Amino acid sequence: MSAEAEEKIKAQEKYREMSIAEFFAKNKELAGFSNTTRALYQTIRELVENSLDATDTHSILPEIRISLRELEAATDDKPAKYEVSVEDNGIGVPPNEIANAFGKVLYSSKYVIRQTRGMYGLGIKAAILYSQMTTGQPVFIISSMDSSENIYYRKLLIDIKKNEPVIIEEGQLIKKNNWHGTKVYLTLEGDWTRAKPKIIEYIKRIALISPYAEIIFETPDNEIFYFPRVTKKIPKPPSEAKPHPHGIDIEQLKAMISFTKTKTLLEFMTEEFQTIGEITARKFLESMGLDPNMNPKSLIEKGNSKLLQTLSTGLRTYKGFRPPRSEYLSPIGEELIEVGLKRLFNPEWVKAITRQAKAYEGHPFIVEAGIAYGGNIPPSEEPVLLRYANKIPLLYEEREDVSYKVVSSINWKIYNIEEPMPLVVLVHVASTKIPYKGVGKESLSEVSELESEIRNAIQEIARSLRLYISKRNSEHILREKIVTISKYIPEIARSLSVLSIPPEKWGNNKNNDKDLVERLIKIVSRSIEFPKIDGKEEDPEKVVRSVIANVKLEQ
Ligand SMILES: Nc1ncnc2c1ncn2[C@@H]1O[C@H](COP(=O)(O)OP(=O)(O)OP(=O)(O)O)[C@@H](O)[C@H]1O
Repeated sequence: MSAEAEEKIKAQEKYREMSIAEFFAKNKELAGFSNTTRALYQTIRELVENSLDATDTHSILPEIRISLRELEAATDDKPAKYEVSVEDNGIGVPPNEIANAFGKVLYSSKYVIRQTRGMYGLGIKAAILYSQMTTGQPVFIISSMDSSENIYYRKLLIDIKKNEPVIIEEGQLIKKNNWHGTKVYLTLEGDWTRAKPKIIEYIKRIALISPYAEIIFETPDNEIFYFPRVTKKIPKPPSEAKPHPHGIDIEQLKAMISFTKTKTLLEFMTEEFQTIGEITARKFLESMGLDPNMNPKSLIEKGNSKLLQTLSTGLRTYKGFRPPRSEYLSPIGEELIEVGLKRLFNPEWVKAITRQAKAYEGHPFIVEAGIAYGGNIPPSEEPVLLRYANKIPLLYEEREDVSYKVVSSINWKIYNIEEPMPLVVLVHVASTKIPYKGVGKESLSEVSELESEIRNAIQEIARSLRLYISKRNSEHILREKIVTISKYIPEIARSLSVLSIPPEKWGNNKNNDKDLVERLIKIVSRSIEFPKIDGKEEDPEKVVRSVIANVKLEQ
């Protein structure tokens, strides 16, 4: 293109750079802040998830206090204004990191290979940007670490053009007790009336999946929702992992090489990746035609791009590496899922399973599922689906989620479940990399490995449910038979008694009646065998006696 043509295009189009803060300020719906209802929900979500990451991920039993106050009521042309505050008893934020953690988009302590709710370094900043754009108010953060003698506070805004925090006020106070944690205050426009059902549902679902947390939510209507801790059992926290070779692209490889302190390719392979021992590393490098003694840094020097490409492709495709390790993951566990489902639905039957770890593109993941049936579950045409990813409840975009695809494709009739069905299906995916469809973190992509694990998990539990329902149905039929037969026992006993004693003793045969009733109860009970349900079996004699007692009452 000639210089003249280039000048002409420049004159037609105005070019400039945009900071990431400005990008998310302009495209707030991408992070889940599309309107006043969603914004209120999303703000609470971001704050609560940060609080949980700061507690259970570090083996602290969470105590979370959420408060939402209306500051200004809505008018015809302006939405209402609210103050949101969330306090936790977590690890706190180091004082020199508070400003960037809360004032710089894409700044995070979670850019490591570890299973955490947060992963983008965006959430709280998106909420602060929304608050700033709708009310102009700064965010107020108070935080203290366990080891600290002080409590630190910062009031800040985000410089949208520079993507930098602007401190309005800062200071520290001497800690008089041993409090540690973080409290954040935000002011924003919102619509509580519309957001209320989703926010309450979200907190309920958080409480379901974290029964070891104590959660208090104070609403603008002065209601208090209190979710006490129901167990002190907390899942083993996730730990940080090295990358698996199958998940590494060429740019990541270059970055790893430039940071490594290792001196040979062999060392680089065994030190910087998970699951690679010396024998595997040697075999792999040999099959790639790469010298194990080569300095890895030389691969990013000019003229070696072919070798770098060979290594990168090999890492992603070599079949001889062991699968990613799952001990870094922190699933919820069958027991806690069952506790949570029981607490929320008081179901007739419940079961959960935690599957073995699997991997996609070098990322380990574990699928857990739970099914609750009957009890307080309102029957409906399709199961109620509760989706979770790294212990976050997902409430929006249900139909776009891989779990919905699986659940809606299951023919529940083959599991003896008729419509309308009182059925809740819970799916939890734990991974060091959740394949979200967007930064709003509301739905999971259709990764085939994930899809088949979800299907297997649900089907496995559904088979147990089928067994339960068929036993329960046959028990119902048996019970009806028992009622039909047992209610005639007193009548039959009376008739038999008349036949078995001489006419002159008629009228004085009460003891004989009783004896015959007892003998008939024994005979009938002996012929009944209840199916065992969940390892428990009913006593037939008790059932027969209760039928007779009811018949007497009716007479
Ligand atoms: N309550 C808190 N306690 C301790 N640290 C916190 C708290 N809230 C935020 N942080 C710190 O601030 C960082 C930035 O939080 P932010 O919500 O922006 O992103 P994230 O949680 O890392 O990722 P995501 O955007 O996926 O939520 C976190 O990584 C964490 O280090």
